[in-house]
Amino acid sequence: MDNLTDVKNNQIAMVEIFQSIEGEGTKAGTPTTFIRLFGCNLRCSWCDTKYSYEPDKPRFYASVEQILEQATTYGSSSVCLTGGEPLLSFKNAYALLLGLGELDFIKDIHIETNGSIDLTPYCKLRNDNANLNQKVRFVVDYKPISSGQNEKMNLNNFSLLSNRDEIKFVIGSEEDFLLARTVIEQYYQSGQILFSPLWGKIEPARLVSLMLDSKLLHARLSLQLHKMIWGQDKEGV
Ligand SMILES: Nc1nc2[nH]cc(C(=O)O)c2c(=O)[nH]1
Ligand code: SF4
Ligand SMILES: [Mg+2]
Repeated sequence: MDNLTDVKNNQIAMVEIFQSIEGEGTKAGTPTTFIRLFGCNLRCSWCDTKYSYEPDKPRFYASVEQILEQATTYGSSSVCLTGGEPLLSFKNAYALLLGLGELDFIKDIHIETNGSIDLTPYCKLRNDNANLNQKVRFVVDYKPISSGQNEKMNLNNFSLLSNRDEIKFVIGSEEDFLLARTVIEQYYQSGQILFSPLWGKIEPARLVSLMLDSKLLHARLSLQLHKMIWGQDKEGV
């Protein structure tokens, strides 16, 4: 049984739906509706959304129709599916993506996934569905050594990504950066590479030096704008 869905009512376990500007990645600064699903299969040491999985509880349950209604009220053409890990339940993600794909005003659906989930069925869905083909972009995290979850990374995903997708290396230390560089050399094929400094763990200036010294000139720095604007711990922004 899919424990993130209330089977009787087909309700999805949720944390929050809010509108803000995208804080990270290639679309940073763009007004975006955030849909944060409850549940995560990883436990990163420095996780900033611990309220999005057990032992916390879902804040509410919502049907796909209710989520689409809220996204329509906000009206942003950009939607971020996040968590927790938004692709834990294929059934839920499938229903939600199909619904979002059908809303004409939505042009960009980016999925913040934690790097451990096999993206094969989701890439197939994107290939097979005309709406989703236009709209869906994966933003795949690579969790480094400092997360304690590095061995859970699914390296096969690198072969599935396209130029529209993003691969975000979260960096907390020089050791994390050196591993990221090796992984890029060995597995990278397509997609915008992002380096994101962990708040309070590594100075952005140090990360920029590492990037430039390594001649990773196709990679981009991604700062978490929402933390700069609203602080480290504020939810719903
Ligand atoms: N503004 C803003 N941008 C974000 N980009 C990714 C986020 C996330 O929590 O996945 C996030 C978030 O929580 N807020
Ligand atoms: S994958 Fe994301 S939500 Fe899950 S524990 Fe790691 S940082 Fe937190
Ligand atoms: Mg966040």
